[in-house]
Parts: sequence; C-alpha cells; structure tokens
Amino acid sequence: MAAIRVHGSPFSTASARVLATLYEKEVEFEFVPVDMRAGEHKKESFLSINPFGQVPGFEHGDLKLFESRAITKYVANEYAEKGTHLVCGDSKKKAIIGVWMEVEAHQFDPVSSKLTWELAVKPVYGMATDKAVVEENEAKLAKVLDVYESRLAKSKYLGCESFTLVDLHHLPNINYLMGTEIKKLFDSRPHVSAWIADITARPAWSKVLAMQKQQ
Ligand SMILES: N[C@@H](CCC(=O)N[C@@H](CS)C(=O)NCC(=O)O)C(=O)O
Repeated sequence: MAAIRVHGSPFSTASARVLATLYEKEVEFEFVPVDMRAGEHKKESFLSINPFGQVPGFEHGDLKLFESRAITKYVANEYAEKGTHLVCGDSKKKAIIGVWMEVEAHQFDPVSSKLTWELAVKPVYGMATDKAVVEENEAKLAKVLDVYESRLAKSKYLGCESFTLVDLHHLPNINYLMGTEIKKLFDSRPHVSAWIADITARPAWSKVLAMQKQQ
C-alpha cells in the first residue's frame, strides 16, 4: 500500500488538523517537517505539492493534496472503516455536518486565526500584539460562540451527537486560544466549555501535542 506523507509543521494549525485526523483514523503516515523559518514552503519541491506555498502538503501514492479540510475529508472517506468514524448518519445528517463544517471554515476560523496570530504567535517572535485587531476579533468570536452555545445545548457535538471532523477542525485554534486571554470567552459559556474539555482530551489530539513537544 502506498505510504501517506504529510509535509508541514505540528505548530501550524492547518497541519495539526491533518495530523489529528490521521491519529483519529489510526492510519500510519510519514511526517516530513517543513522548515518554514528557512522558507522551505516557498521552494520548488514544496510548491509542486501546494502551489500556494502553504503547509500542509499531503501525498498518498500519486495523489497530491493541499488545503487541510480537503485532506481531512479524503482521509475520513478513504479510511471510513478504520479508527474513529469522523462523519455520521444519512444524507440529511451529513448535510447538517456540512453546514457546521462551513461555519468552522468561514465564521470561526477567520476570527480565531487572527486572534491566534496576535495573542499566541506574535509574542513568541517578539512582535507587538495589535490591540485593535484583538478587540475587533474578540467581539466577532463572542458572537460566533453565542451561536455555538445554543447549538451545543441541543447537540453534544457541533455536527451531530458524536465527534466528527467538524469538532476536530476547531482543535488547533482552540488549543492556542485556551492559553491566552480569549479563554474567558470559552469558559463563560458552559456548553462551549464542556465541549472544549471533551474534544481537547482526545488521545489523538494528545499525540499532536506530543509532536509539538518533540520539535
Ligand atoms: N486554508 C489552508 C491554510 C494553510 C495555511 O494558512 N498555512 C499556514 C500555516 S498554518 C502557512 O503555511 N503559512 C505560511 C504562508 O502563508 O506563507 C489550509 O487549511 O490548509
């Protein structure tokens, strides 16, 4: 069977999404570290996998993919019978999962990524946090989380009653933001808070965090 190769960095939120999926599915893979500080993701060898020069890149035999959410969907479908079932239900339930996948990608990710950059990444590189950007995106995230709070009051997970790719896609940004002042937005919403405690305790996610510690 052709080997799976993931090119990226475990610190990159998009790479971490793919790594968590592979661990959930219990699928073997080779991790190829991309030295982003050295600009390896902008070099020809990496651009042949992702012409946009962003991690992660993914190879499975002849198949080359980029865009983390496209990769996680491929892995979940290709290994449907292995590990955790990361999709659920009939076509109507799948449609609802589809809605919440879009919510994560278009409502949650843009604001949470900006906050992660300002509050978790910039300080590591000695860069100044832009307080105006934080304030604006904190207000936007609060509104998204109000919607999550009412959804999670009715459904144990965002997509359906079991853990799916929808929940998993949130993990990397949540992990960074739980170490920042933004934690208060999560903690003040009981259903959101319980959901975060649940999804961040998954053994597959611990394996991604262990990869970060090894780097
Ligand atoms: N939508 C893409 C985003 C990929 C992305 O933004 N990757 C970041 C790291 S998390 C990156 O490579 N940044 C470096 C750059 O854009 O030059 C995905 O989900 O894969």
